[in-house]
Amino acid sequence: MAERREDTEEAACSHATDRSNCVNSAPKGAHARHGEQDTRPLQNGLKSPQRFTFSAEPTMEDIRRLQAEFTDERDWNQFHQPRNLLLALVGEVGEVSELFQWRGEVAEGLPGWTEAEREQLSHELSDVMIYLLELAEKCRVDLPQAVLRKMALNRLKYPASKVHGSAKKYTEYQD
Ligand SMILES: Nc1ccn([C@H]2C[C@H](O)[C@@H](COP(=O)(O)OP(=O)(O)OP(=O)(O)O)O2)c(=O)n1
Repeated sequence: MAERREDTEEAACSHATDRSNCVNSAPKGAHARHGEQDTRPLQNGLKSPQRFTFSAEPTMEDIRRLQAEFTDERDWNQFHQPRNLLLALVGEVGEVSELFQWRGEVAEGLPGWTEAEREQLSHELSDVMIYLLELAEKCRVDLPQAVLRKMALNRLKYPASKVHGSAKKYTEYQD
């Protein structure tokens, strides 16, 4: 049975009003080791083989700064205007797609994928992230805060009580 979001630490975090308290607020050992799956039972007895957390660092701002240093060192800012970054981003999304194409449905955790394939995927997803953050920077979008505002809008648009278990678009719900 699929695990309900409300049962996860992440879900508890996403409902908190002071979100700054959520970052790194879990007690030591409460999360899976970063980058690894945690198959320990949850407190309510449910097992959640999907539990997975990211490392806390680097932050989005760290990545923005590292990429800015990378481009400055090469005098590449002249090429990194918003439109070019968007095209580069889309190209890298295409490279992610290539890794999935013709495989049929792929289960969470990518069972059956080789280490080399997983590493390739991590490279392509990183390229997407790098270009996305640089695009946001060049468009003067403060992405970490923008994401929080957008997620708040998403929660309003899709109240859990109304849409639980349904993937319909918000325009398909009757009030
Ligand atoms: N003008 C450029 C070229 C590269 N990069 C950085 C950002 C990306 O993280 C990565 C992209 O490099 P490539 O264009 O060589 O693309 P790939 O690494 O995906 O190589 P390939 O296309 O051979 O898979 O390097 C950059 O910032 N600006």
